[in-house]
Amino acid sequence: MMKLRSHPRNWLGLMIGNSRLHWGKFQGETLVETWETQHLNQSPLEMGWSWLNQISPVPLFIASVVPEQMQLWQNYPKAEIITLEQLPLGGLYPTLGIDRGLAVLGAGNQLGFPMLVIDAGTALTLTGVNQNRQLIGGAILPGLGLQFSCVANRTATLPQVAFPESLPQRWSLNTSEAIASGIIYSIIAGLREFIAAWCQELPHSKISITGGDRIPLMTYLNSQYPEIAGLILDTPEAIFWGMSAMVRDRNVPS
Ligand SMILES: Nc1ncnc2c1ncn2[C@@H]1O[C@H](COP(=O)(O)OP(=O)(O)O)[C@@H](O)[C@H]1O
Ligand SMILES: CC(C)(COP(=O)(O)O)[C@@H](O)C(=O)NCCC(=O)O
Ligand SMILES: [K+]
Repeated sequence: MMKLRSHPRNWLGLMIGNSRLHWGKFQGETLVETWETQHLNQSPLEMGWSWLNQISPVPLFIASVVPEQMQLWQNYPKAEIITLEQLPLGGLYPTLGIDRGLAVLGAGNQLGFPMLVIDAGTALTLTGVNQNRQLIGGAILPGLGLQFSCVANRTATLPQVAFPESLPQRWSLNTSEAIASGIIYSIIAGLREFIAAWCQELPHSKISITGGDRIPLMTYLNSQYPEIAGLILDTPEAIFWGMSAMVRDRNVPS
């Protein structure tokens, strides 16, 4: 096997997350466009998506943290799977989510290592890598959306609450705001604590955020802890930057 050091001319990246599918359209190394679609309930070929290959036979590179969704792409032509084994970071453990690995690789490549990535997706994750590209570790908790739906789904009377547009009052006198307060103040205080601990060990680290809930989360952090929020770089495309690096350096039979 040899390592290619170039991108296909046109290609698609697909990150299968727990809430939805994340797509990136590339021309060589340039990310041209990103968009989201829902999970599939049958294989793309059963859905009549063979046109995707006939009209535009572009290579598709897939990374997934949802095995059932990955399964549906098994027989899709021109699809290649991006796995953790190929990820050029040290100290990985075998069950690390590939989305976390790609995000920290991508953000680190783009902005520099050490890197701590916060992914505000279905789950809220922190993933930290040092200057030698070694995984130091991270943490996983239920994401913002998941925490809101969990309290509504697992209690008799608590309602489903939409994310407030701004930081709610901490001390609330109604149920909806009390739920929002409890979840939001706990998450941002937790993040502040994790970030402080990380920066104590790696004071020169970059910190970046990605994921579907990053904008409301940054709004809350900005209101309560502006000095912490000011350290965090917005990197919605971090996973695609990581994919791009892996696609460039992919192995091909020599
Ligand atoms: N159209 C949407 N569908 C699903 N989640 C969405 C949508 N728009 C925003 N979100 C938010 O994005 C969060 C999921 O983040 P995302 O990064 O898409 O997750 P994953 O990578 O796990 O699929 C949800 O908690 C939700 O609040
Ligand atoms: C933690 C995750 C569920 C996050 O997935 P997401 O919310 O982005 O869909 C995913 O990265 C995963 O399945 N990880 C495996 C466990 C680990 O990273 O240690
Ligand atoms: K994610």
